[in-house]
Amino acid sequence: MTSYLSGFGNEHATEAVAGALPEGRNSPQRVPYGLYAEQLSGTAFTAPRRENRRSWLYRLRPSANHPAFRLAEQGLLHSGPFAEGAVSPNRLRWNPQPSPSKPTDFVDGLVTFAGNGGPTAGTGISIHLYAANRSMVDSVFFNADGELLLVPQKGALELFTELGKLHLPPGEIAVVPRGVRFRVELAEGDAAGYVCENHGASFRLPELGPIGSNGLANPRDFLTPVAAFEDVERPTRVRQKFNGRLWETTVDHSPLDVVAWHGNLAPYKYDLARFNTIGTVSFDHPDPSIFTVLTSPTDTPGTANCDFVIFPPRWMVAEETFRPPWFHRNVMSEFMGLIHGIYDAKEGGGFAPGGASLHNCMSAHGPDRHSYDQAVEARLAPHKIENTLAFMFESRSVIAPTAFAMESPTLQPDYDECWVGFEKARLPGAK
Ligand SMILES: O=C(O)Cc1cc(O)ccc1O
Ligand SMILES: [Fe+2]
Repeated sequence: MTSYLSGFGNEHATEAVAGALPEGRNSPQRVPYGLYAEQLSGTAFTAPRRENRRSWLYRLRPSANHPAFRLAEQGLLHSGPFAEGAVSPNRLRWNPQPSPSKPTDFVDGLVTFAGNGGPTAGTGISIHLYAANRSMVDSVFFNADGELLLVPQKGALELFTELGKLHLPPGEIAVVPRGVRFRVELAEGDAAGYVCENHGASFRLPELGPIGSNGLANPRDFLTPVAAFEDVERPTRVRQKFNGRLWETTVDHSPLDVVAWHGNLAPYKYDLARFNTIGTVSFDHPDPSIFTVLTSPTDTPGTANCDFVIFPPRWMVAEETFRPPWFHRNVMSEFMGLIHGIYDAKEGGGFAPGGASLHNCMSAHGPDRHSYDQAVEARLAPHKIENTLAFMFESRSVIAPTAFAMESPTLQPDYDECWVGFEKARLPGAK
């Protein structure tokens, strides 16, 4: 059984062994049981209080006790700069990635698909897909390049992090802060999903403006694990992603040895089914920002480094309205994935669970012809869109696909076709 603490960004205090957490100070001369105190800083020491994220960890051994890291086999994982020649302005869509044929754990199975900015600049996102068929064994990973937003699509994951355990089935998401070591075990066979690696300001809940003090993702539904540790003295592989490259070393024990911790920098998970979806009760299709779960802001108000947006089941009641997503061209760049079901702008097929699409800055897109035809013909009774869950990573900067993604046999050569064949509008008196 996994236990959680509730509330987004809260100050938590938790101990796996009674008496392990020092009282009244962070770093006493002698920590209970001889544990080692260590501060994990997710923001600059001097970041404003409302931004500041740090936790104090009390562990069996200091994490500084490790040999040097050496470059590891990189696989298909990397991050910006993403300037791999000309970036295609075309609408792009991919079929789901094939399952791995060799034994592949979560880290081996990460493939970078697209991104912008990079870890050196501390802005932007890297978008990875993962497909794994075995648990990590005597092996942990951490990402020095940004926090990781995990969006499982197939197969539940068990995340054993330094700060505790998270059970993560498809339909839920998790965020693992920069630097936190974790192991990914497969809870129910093969696993696949999406990862947004956030190099910029950490994800937070969006402002609610006139919506008021409740709605969208409610803070109390974000769950952080209670402290859990393992006391294992076996050689353990530690891999990290640092400045775009994978590095590794081996330590003689499990680094998941944090017995107690307190603070506001910790992994968390959220069940997307808890999202309080808000939409029109009169007319017109609102901007999808109404579905923002988490946002990573930039210095420009309202213009995100990354918005994580979902398209969950919901009632459609708009009158005299074209109900699906409209045709549009957006200054923001849009990467989409599908967890299950059918997305209401792509009812003509081709956007499959586990697949992906990319509509970059100013690329014209919207409902495919089939969705369009259905929507203009529909009798507009209240209708529930059910059994579906799509999402979007939306970013202020161009999202460049990697060479791997552009050369992948899963790239659909005929995506443009879904917008072909629209009948020309008929003006009065025109031929
Ligand atoms: O392109 C998409 O499918 C995502 C999207 C959905 C929507 O409801 C409105 C705008 C938008 O970009
Ligand atoms: Fe769009």
